[in-house]
Amino acid sequence: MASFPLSAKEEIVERFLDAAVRGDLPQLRMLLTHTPSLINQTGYSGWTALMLAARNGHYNVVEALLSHGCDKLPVNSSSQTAYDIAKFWGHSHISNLLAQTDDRCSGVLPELYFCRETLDRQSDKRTDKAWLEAQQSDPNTVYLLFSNINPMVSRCEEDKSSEVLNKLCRFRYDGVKDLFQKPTTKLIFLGVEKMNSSSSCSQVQEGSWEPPAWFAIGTDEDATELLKRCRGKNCFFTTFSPKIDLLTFSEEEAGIVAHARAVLVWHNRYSFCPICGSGTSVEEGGHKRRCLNLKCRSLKGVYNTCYPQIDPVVIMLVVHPDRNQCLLGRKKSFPVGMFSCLAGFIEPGEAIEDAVRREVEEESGVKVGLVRYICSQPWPMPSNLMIGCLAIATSTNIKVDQNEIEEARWFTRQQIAESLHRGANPALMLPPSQTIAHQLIRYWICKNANL
Ligand SMILES: NC(=O)C1=CN([C@@H]2O[C@H](COP(=O)(O)OP(=O)(O)OC[C@H]3O[C@@H](n4cnc5c(N)ncnc54)[C@H](O)[C@@H]3O)[C@@H](O)[C@H]2O)C=CC1
Ligand SMILES: [Mg+2]
Ligand SMILES: [Mg+2]
Ligand SMILES: [Mg+2]
Ligand SMILES: [Zn+2]
Repeated sequence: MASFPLSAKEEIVERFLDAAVRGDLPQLRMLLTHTPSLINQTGYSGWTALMLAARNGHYNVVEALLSHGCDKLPVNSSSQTAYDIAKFWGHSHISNLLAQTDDRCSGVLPELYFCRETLDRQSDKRTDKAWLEAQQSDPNTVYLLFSNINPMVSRCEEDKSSEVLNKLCRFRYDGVKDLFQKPTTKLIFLGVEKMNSSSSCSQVQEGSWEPPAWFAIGTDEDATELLKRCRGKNCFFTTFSPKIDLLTFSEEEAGIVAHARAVLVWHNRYSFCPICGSGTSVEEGGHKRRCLNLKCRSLKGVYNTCYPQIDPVVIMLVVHPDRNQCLLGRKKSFPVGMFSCLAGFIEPGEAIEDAVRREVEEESGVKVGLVRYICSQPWPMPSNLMIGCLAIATSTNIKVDQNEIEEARWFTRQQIAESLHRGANPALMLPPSQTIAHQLIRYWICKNANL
């Protein structure tokens, strides 16, 4: 059989992979120093250096590759990650290392977007009227301005490479106090800053330091008028269309937006008492509405109509009975090529597991057996709580409900891993990393095929 001479590039990849097979750390390091792009290169059957080192039990090589930022997600032609390979060949010290260095592979998900509790909510203070009033006029108090439910933000100009594009505009009392006079203005107490290393030590020791309180102001004032308050800063209101705008805050600010927006949406929807239709007054730092009709039933006992409402939604990655494929669907409104986890609102009187089984069968015709809860995420579009699960299918035929989704398909671990690894791929685009759907998919792909 004729053999073709290798190109210079192929030759260097061969030498690099060979060093990983032999556990030749000095050679591997030398090649990486000269050609850093070698790190994730693949050779025969899609094996990376990490897989080869994991296969041959070379702990120090695996360690070195990881410290150089090697990607652990690629799979070989048998759909195995380096973790799967190490586990299969009994190199438990290596599979443990691969699991340790990535929380997503150890069964613990990273903190999800919208989940950071940046402020201490101090819910007990909501009923302390005097304290709340004192905080309102305090010069250190921070105010965030919302035009209805859309926060005023400025564009981050400093770091163009960063994914953080929007920053919440912060105001002091003097900049917003005129808005308090309007009866339609909603003032929401969001909490106080958590004490951290940046809090002034001497003041904390003296007991004179009070962590600043944060409020959200929801107003129906004309947005153009409101923007004049920014005095030339590049501020604007996000319109949330397309919704992706909401996904461009820092982790710290995303959690605050999730809280404020859900409460403001509730105020917009529940201006009148849902029991008797009378007007309501706002109480408890914007977290309660009380009916003004003294005879109203909502004033007796606990009425949840008086408190902010959230909608629980199940979102699930359905795994094929062979454990090597997963079911994803696309709505008509998705960008071309994008598929995501199936999801649906929980119905009254329904357990999470039953909602998962019902929604999957309704939307795709696939039947589900075992359901396991994985993680949750507040999703302020406008006030959902996403409850993320893995679900094991007991049937595989797909019959899509065209009213809800356009298409549903089984995807192999390899297809998913490639999409995660290579990023935007016209054949399969996954939802962005800020979504729980993305994290559920990533969680599954990182796990061994034997769930
Ligand atoms: N963060 C993420 O990764 C994802 C979030 N989602 C969110 O999950 C939500 C629910 O997913 P869908 O597939 O749309 O749900 P779904 O499959 O239950 O279908 C929605 C339809 O059900 C009806 N419906 C039933 N109960 C409802 C309720 N309590 N509120 C509103 N409509 C109700 C409406 O006709 C609505 O059009 C969406 O609003 C979406 O924002 C969905 C997928 C991914
Ligand atoms: Mg549905
Ligand atoms: Mg649905
Ligand atoms: Mg539904
Ligand atoms: Zn009432």
